Amino acid sequence: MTAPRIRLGTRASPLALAQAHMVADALATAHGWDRGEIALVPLTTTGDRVQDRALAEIGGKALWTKELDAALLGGHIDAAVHSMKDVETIRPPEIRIAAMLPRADVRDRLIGAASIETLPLGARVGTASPRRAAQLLALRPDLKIGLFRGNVATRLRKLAEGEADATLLAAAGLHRLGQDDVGSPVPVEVMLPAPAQGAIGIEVRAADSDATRLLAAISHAPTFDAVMMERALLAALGGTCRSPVAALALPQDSGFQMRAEILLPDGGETVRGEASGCSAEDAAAQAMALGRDLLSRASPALRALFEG
Ligand SMILES: NCc1[nH]cc(CCC(=O)O)c1CC(=O)O
Repeated sequence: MTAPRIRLGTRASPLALAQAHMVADALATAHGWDRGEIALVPLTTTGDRVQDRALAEIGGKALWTKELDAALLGGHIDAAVHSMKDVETIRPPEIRIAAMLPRADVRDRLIGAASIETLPLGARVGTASPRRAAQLLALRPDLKIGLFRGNVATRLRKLAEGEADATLLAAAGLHRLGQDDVGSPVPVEVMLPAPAQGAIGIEVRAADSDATRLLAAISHAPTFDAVMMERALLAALGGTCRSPVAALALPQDSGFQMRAEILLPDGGETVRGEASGCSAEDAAAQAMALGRDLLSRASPALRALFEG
């Protein structure tokens, strides 16, 4: 048994494993390795174990990264694969985001009705996402939001069992699980996605130049830049996982156009903004400006969600 070329840490959910396999395939192709030379190391995270409460209530996104961070820093794995949407904006200084795969469909898909408009009056929609709940209620104040947790298969099962009339899931996750035919995509003009939705990222130890180099070979620069801009906006807003925020950077001319919105959880207020001519070089400054612009137009109650 020879040592693997690289050990990739991943969560153990079916979606996380599918994503880790995509990263392993990309590495094998880029470096001419045999796929068997890459070790996948599945780890169970706190977020995977806690199923009965809204994640927002029990302490945020570190739930998904803590165990992988520890394995990375402890030298048990060389790289960690994440849905970038689940990676908190402030990371330990010893860890760096080394690569992102080309972004998938960024949209949400509605399952249980053809569109948000055609949901029956008072329909029950299951979601654990404060963003999706707020956006739904802004469009359809009559809807009833119920807490819906668990992995993609669990949520589809709960829906089939009638726990809700409809739910929303990321198109990217459904696609990676071979479920492209489930539900209908919601246009980004109707529902702006979460920052970093649809992007798979790989983190390494900042001091590990070998892993950094190996991962750089599979990184998709436009995805990397767009997602870093969306993360900069989230950081500039100072939001937590309780604050409903949507953001999307789209390639435009030689740079990016960034759209963002913040909402009251009950959908009673939405503030939208947009910045064009954004570039990776001054993403931080542009994100700050857009964040300030949104907050300056928000009510005191909405602004208060971002001062914690
Ligand atoms: N919060 C869970 C999560 N994290 C990433 C994805 C989907 C994949 C992606 O957005 O890249 C999902 C499921 C969902 O929102 O439907």
